[in-house]
Amino acid sequence: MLCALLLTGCGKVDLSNEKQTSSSEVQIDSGSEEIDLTQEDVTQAVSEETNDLHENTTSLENQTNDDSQIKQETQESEKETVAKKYNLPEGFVYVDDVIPSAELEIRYYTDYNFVGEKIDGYIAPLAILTSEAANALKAAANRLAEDGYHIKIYDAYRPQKAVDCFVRWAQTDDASTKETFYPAMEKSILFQDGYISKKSRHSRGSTIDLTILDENDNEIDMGGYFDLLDTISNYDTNQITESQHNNRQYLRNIMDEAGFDSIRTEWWHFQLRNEPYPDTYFDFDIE
Ligand SMILES: C[C@@H](N)C(=O)N[C@H](C)C(=O)O
Ligand SMILES: [Zn+2]
Repeated sequence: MLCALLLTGCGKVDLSNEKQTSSSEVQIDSGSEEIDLTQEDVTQAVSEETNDLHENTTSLENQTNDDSQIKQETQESEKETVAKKYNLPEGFVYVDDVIPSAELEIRYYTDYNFVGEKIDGYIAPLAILTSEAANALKAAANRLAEDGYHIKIYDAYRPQKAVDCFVRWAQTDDASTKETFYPAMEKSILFQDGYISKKSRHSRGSTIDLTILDENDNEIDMGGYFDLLDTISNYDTNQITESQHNNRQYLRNIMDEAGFDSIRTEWWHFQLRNEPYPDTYFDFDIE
């Protein structure tokens, strides 16, 4: 990030100075030679200056292209280089090590989630799963790739301390995220109706929240977004179009074939049927 800012910032400052110097040179040169110049001289001088300016503009355009390329490369290398501690319990893996095409948008690492704050235990924006779940997910990702799609992961293994954080949040009066994430529900109902669990399958390491992206990284239209805790996110809702229903069903079928069950309430949530740790709620940090 720091690298991108420096490069972009330095490039822009240098370039605008260069352009200003060129324009002021035209005025000074013309002014200082005024008495001796013929019309031809002036025409030639203006023409040369115009060429210089054209060259500078071209150089600016090239530089701008270089800048955006550097920015893009920096973003890509940032994506690849989120530092991983590789201190996972045996049997756990980083999902992007198994599925390099997977995009990660780990919402509980950010404050863009229903709590409105970064959640306990999310030290890095990474997705961790048991190797069984990651391998099953890889099969699903391979199947999606046949149709030109790849996956975007919002959450995977979730430490118990993160779930405890959700529970504490539900006991407060804070409603700052209500409009976005649970517009039609009271907090207490979210647990009662199965939208959030006090003991989550995510903490057992074989459950994932995800959606599908096309080749341009656009999300497939599922008729609602991740963690919209509302009946519209239920499979049996009548508040979405047929095509949105079909998209949810398409993802569900592929995940089902790969060994994952879905839940009625949330189209983005999938849990491995034969999970290796059905009775263990892990609490190690995501880092
Ligand atoms: C909160 C939501 N993303 C989720 O994962 N809900 C399920 C039911 C859970 O808490 O396990
Ligand atoms: Zn989930």
